[in-house]
Amino acid sequence: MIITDNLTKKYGGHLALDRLNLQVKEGEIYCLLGANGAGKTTTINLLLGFLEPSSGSAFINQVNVKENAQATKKFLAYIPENLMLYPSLTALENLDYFSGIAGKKLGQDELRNYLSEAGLQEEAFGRRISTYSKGMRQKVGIAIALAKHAKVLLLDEPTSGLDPQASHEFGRLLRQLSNLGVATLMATHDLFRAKEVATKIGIMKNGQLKREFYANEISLAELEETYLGLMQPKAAAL
Ligand SMILES: Nc1ncnc2c1ncn2[C@@H]1O[C@H](COP(=O)(O)OP(=O)(O)OP(=O)(O)O)[C@@H](O)[C@H]1O
Repeated sequence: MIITDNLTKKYGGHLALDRLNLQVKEGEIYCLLGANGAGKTTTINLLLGFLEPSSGSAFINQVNVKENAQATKKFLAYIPENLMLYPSLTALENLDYFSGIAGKKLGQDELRNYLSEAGLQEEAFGRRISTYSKGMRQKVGIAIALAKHAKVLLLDEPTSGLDPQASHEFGRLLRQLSNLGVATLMATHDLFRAKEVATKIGIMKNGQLKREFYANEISLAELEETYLGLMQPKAAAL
């Protein structure tokens, strides 16, 4: 479970995140939308413990990230826009390495099973990551999350640059993880994918969460209308 409690971040005098309160429960997929500079990446970096909050708190499975970032790591998997894997190692070797860091020593069959579950074609398992497409690398990221038995998944624009089919496939994998009880927070610009994959959607502007709804309570057209309406300069004071 992910909780932020009045989470606030200032960079110098600039208020990048302003008293954010959100909750992502077990099995929920929360998509965070917002224009460039809205505060999405700042939120994720605070949850990862990469940044310290100016005030307020972030919790991963009841653990306060600021107080014990290290303890939250065992629950967490993180897939950024460009996942850092070792390019000269194969998918099997990368998965072996990253699950080893997470304290799981897995046999070859287990490694292969996780890569299969993540939707990677078997012919690719032994190929170097440097030969992979972005969609394939993201699948290795999902395999790492699966192998780690992550309880919380943080994603920062993971589908940007993926073709529609790869993006759809990625969404399917996220739902699979959510069925396993993983709490997922995904920052994205993709309204369509958010509507397709999310259980809950939040729209941020200027560091504030302006709207929040359950994805099944709003149509894609309504979501787009609400989003565009909020992005109008006159809506800044909302
Ligand atoms: N290290 C930093 N130093 C100063 N200001 C920063 C820093 N990182 C982010 N900001 C500012 O904080 C605000 C929020 O940025 P953030 O990257 O969280 O937005 P975002 O919603 O993720 O945007 P994008 O969609 O472009 O990724 C922006 O105004 C940005 O310029």
